[in-house]
Amino acid sequence: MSPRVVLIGPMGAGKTTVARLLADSWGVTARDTDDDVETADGREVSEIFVDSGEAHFRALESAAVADALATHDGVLSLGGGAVLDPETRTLLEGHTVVFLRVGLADAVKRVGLGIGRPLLLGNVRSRIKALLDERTPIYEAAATHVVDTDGRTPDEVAAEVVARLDGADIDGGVTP
Ligand SMILES: Nc1ncnc2c1ncn2[C@@H]1O[C@H](COP(=O)(O)OP(=O)(O)O)[C@@H](O)[C@H]1O
Ligand SMILES: O=C(O)C1=C[C@@H](OP(=O)(O)O)[C@@H](O)[C@H](O)C1
Ligand SMILES: [Mg+2]
Repeated sequence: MSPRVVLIGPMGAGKTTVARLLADSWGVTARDTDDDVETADGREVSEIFVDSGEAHFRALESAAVADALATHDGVLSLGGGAVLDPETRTLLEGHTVVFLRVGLADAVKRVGLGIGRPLLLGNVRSRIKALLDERTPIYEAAATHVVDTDGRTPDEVAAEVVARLDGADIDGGVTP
């Protein structure tokens, strides 16, 4: 069993939102690893970070990703930092992985004050900039496809993902 597509990318790229739209359009279910971590732990992501630390959250997240990759055949959205774990990156090999790309300005607009996203505490704009700078090469390396989201609605993003993936099936190949 393998997810039909795995969405990666920074906070505010729209992974969770677009996963639900894709799942609706394909008639499958959406799963999000942040939700899985919260269900498994019984606390919200922000509480886990504050009370138990980021390392503890990352351990729970890595386990949630491994489980979802092995057991979910719908659409899977990861948290923005899931790809930091080298074992997770290895597990992603062979899957269809879409990097939802977002620039600084749109990401800042979308996350607002960053409530519920503990890594954005402080200056949201400078935190997002640092995370984009650090992580963009990791997202690019882990992705089979890259879809831009700046200036597009979630529906437009989902439509492009569908077109790219279904087009790849028709053509019999994958276009990066
Ligand atoms: N393409 C988009 N354009 C405008 N707003 C968006 C877009 N995608 C998502 N959003 C909004 O941005 C916020 C973050 O989206 P979310 O799906 O939680 O992103 P992620 O899971 O990548 O952090 C939500 O309020 C969502 O409604
Ligand atoms: O980028 C990150 O390190 C994080 C992204 C968040 O998920 P989203 O990318 O869905 O906001 C969530 O997992 C946590 O706050 C940490
Ligand atoms: Mg999300």
